[in-house]
Amino acid sequence: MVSEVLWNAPVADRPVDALVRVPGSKSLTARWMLLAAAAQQPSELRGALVSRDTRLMRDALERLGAILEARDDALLVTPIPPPPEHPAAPLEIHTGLAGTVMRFVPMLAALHHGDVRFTGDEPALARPMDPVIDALRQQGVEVTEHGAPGRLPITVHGTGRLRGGRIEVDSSASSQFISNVLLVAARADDALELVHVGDKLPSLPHIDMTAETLREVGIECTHDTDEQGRHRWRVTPGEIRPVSIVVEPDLSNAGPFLAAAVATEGTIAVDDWPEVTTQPGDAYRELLTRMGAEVWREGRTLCVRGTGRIRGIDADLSAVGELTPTIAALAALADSPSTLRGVGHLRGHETDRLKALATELTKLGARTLELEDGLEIHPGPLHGEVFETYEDHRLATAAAIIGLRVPDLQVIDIGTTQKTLPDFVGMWLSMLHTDPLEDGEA
Ligand SMILES: O=C(O)C1=C[C@@H](OP(=O)(O)O)[C@@H](O)[C@H](O)C1
Ligand SMILES: C=C(OP(=O)(O)O)C(=O)O
Repeated sequence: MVSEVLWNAPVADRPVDALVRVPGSKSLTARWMLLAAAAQQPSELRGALVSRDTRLMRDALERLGAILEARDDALLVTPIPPPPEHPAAPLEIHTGLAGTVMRFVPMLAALHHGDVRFTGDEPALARPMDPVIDALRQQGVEVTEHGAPGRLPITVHGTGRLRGGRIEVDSSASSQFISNVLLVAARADDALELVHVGDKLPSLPHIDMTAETLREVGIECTHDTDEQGRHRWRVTPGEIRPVSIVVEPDLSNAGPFLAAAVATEGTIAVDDWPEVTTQPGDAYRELLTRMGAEVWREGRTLCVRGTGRIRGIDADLSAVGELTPTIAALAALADSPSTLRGVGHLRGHETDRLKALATELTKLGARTLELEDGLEIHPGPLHGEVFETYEDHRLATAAAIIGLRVPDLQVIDIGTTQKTLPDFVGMWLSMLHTDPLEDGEA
C-alpha cells in the first residue's frame, strides 16, 4: 500500500565524503537461499540480505518445508525434505512485489507434492508471469490461472517431479524466466535443454549469475547458441551440494551512494567490491566514468569521485536494466541530454519504470521522453516537487539522488526502499553527516 508520508530529501550542503558498506546482494541471496533449500544437506550463508524481498523468499521456502534459521552471523538452511507419497494440504505463498520470488519459486513448487497458490501485492498482479506458467506446463506440471491470463494469482499443482528434456522459453520480458527454470533443473528426471525463443534477452548477467551459482553447487550448466543462433542452456541433473558462502554486497544498491559522489563533487568508497562478479552493478564503474566521474580501486574498495561535471550519456542498458533509475537521476543533473536504450522490459518491473521516470523527471524540470525501449532525458533547471515513487524502491533512491542538489524535493513512501535496502534512510543520512576530515563510515 502506498503511504502518503512525505520524506524531505536532504540537500547536500557540501561534497559527500564517506565509506559505505552495503548489505548483501538481493539477487545472490535469493539464489543461494533457493539452492540451499533444494540441496540434500544443510548450508550456511553469511552476509545474506535481510530485506522485504529476501524475507518473502525465506517465508516461501519455509512453506515448502525448508528451515532457515539466523544463528550468530550466519543463516543456516535445512533443505526441503523429499515430497510425501500422498498430496500435502494446499499452501499459499505471498510473493510481495519480489520478481525473484514470483518467478523463481513456482518451478520449485512443482517438486512439492500438492497445490501451491502464489499471490502478491496489487502491482505484482500486473507483472508478466506467462513464460513461468508456460515453462511449468512444458515440464508436465498443471497450473491454474486465477486472475488475468499470464498473471498472478496462480496455483501450481505439484507432483513432486519435473520432467527435464527440451524446453523453449521466451525471456524477452525478463531474464528471470530463464533463471526460474535453470535454478531447479538439476532436480529434474532428465537433462534439461532450454532454448530462448524471444527477439531480445535482457539482463544476461543475471542469467550468468544463475549459471555461476549452479556451478558453485556442483551442477553442470553450459551456455551456447544453437544452429539457429538462439541462446541455449543445458543443465545435467545431479545432487545440489550444500554451500558455506559469503554473499557479495549488493552493487546495484551501492549505485545511489556512488551517484551521490557524482552529484555533489564528493568521494564515496564502497567496501568489499568484488574483483570478479556477475552482478550488473559492476557496470557502474564504466557508466559513471563515461558520465565524467573518476573511478578507481584501492584494494577491495571501490572509490568514485565527482569531478563537478556530469556528462549526458547514450547507453544501451539492456544487460543492466536494474541500474536505469540511478543513471536517469544523474542524467537529469547532467550538462547535456542522455538517451538510455534497450530497457523496454522495465515496463514490467515494480512499476512501468519508463513511464514513472518520464513523469517524475519531467515534473522536476528535466523534460524526459518515453521511447519504445528507453528514455531521452533533457536536463533543465530543476525545482522541488512531490516525487511519486509508485512502490518502486529504485524510484525512491533516484529521487534521493536528485534531492541532494534540488531543495524542497519531497519523496512519497521512502519506506518502499525496504524491498532491498531496509536502512536506506539511515545510511543516506550518515553518508551526509560523515565528517569529511574523519575516515568516516555510512
Ligand atoms: O535475476 C534476478 O535476480 C534479477 C533479474 C533482473 O530482472 P529483469 O531481467 O526482469 O530485468 C533484475 O532487473 C532484477 O532486479 C533481479
Ligand atoms: C527489477 C527489480 O526487482 P525484481 O527482483 O522484483 O524484479 C529491481 O530490484 O530493480
